[in-house]
Amino acid sequence: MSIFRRLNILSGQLTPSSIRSRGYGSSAAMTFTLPSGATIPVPGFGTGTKWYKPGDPSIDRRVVDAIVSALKLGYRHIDGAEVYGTEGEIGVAIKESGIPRDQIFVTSKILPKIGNPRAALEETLKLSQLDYLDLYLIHAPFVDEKSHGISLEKAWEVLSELKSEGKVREIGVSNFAIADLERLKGSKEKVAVNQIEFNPYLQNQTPGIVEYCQANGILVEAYTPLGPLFPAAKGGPLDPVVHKLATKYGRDAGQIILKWTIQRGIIPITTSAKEERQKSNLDLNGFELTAEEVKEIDEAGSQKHFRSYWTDKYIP
Ligand SMILES: NC(=O)c1ccc[n+]([C@@H]2O[C@H](COP(=O)([O-])OP(=O)(O)OC[C@H]3O[C@@H](n4cnc5c(N)ncnc54)[C@H](O)[C@@H]3O)[C@@H](O)[C@H]2O)c1
Ligand SMILES: OCCc1c[nH]c2ccccc12
Repeated sequence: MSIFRRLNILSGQLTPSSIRSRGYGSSAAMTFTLPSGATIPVPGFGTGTKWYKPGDPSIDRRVVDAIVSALKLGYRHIDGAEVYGTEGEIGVAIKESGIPRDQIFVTSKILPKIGNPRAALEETLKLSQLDYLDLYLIHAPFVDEKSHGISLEKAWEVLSELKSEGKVREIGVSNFAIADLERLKGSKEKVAVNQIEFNPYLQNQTPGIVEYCQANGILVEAYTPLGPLFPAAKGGPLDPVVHKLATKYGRDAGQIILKWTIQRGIIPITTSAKEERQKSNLDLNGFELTAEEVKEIDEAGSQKHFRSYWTDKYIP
């Protein structure tokens, strides 16, 4: 039984679905479906990491070019954040791509301006020349009255209002552990997405988080899904497994790891300025790992720990 079907049976909700359910218009992008019925194109294209420039609204032409290139290749899901300082570039790139707004899924994340979520969203929309976001995430759970002038629960309540007003279509969180998600469990509006660092060498950003999310209808997005390919992580127990599967399927190592992520029911978000990498990271149709191969990656990956964000001392 394919892992996709296994996931459907387990969660009954988080299903990769066929392309074009919302008319994303790209032959490359597939979509996952949220419990609400909304679809999210897969994979996502990130604008953090290399291009991070917090508080700087100037337009970095290299970032615009990278996003335009990604959109032209077929990406339909762009990941931004208040703190990345790339909202302006996302707006310019969407306009320059000529692709209609409703065919692109745009995510932003709130923090540090979470003290006034409404004002933070207005600024993000203005900077990115958009009148709504598809997904708005609380970037991290470290939100409290003392640091931000608002509690996590109150901030979630305001995000829920913004959703009911149609300014954001879906709301979710990022870097949340089970205990953080439990704090929002009684809320009227459910958490749609938890974006976490996830790769074969980091299958538990925090203990049990993926299993908890999938059992509770929360879609997991993976940032830094290609961590095992970073020079600092190379030479580990995953390398021979990925090499074997890359040879078997005639794909590259990145494609094998991204496909594994998707078959685990998780949306990978990658970043690259290089057209060749953008292309290969998007070209994930036309092959499927067997359930045994998915398990082989699970097991080889479990033998090593590699984490890029948040020091272990500061794990949420
Ligand atoms: N929510 C959060 O706290 C958080 C944290 C980090 C990143 N993010 C988001 O996720 C996005 C993706 O994260 P990331 O950039 O760390 O992910 P990633 O796994 O794509 O890593 C990017 C690095 O991998 C390299 N790379 C890309 N494709 C490759 C390939 N095919 N083979 C080998 N190397 C390749 C890139 O050149 C870059 O150096 C970010 O841009 C950002 O939008 C969110
Ligand atoms: O998303 C990238 C990680 C990151 C950089 N700066 C931040 C501030 C708040 C939450 C997450 C981040």
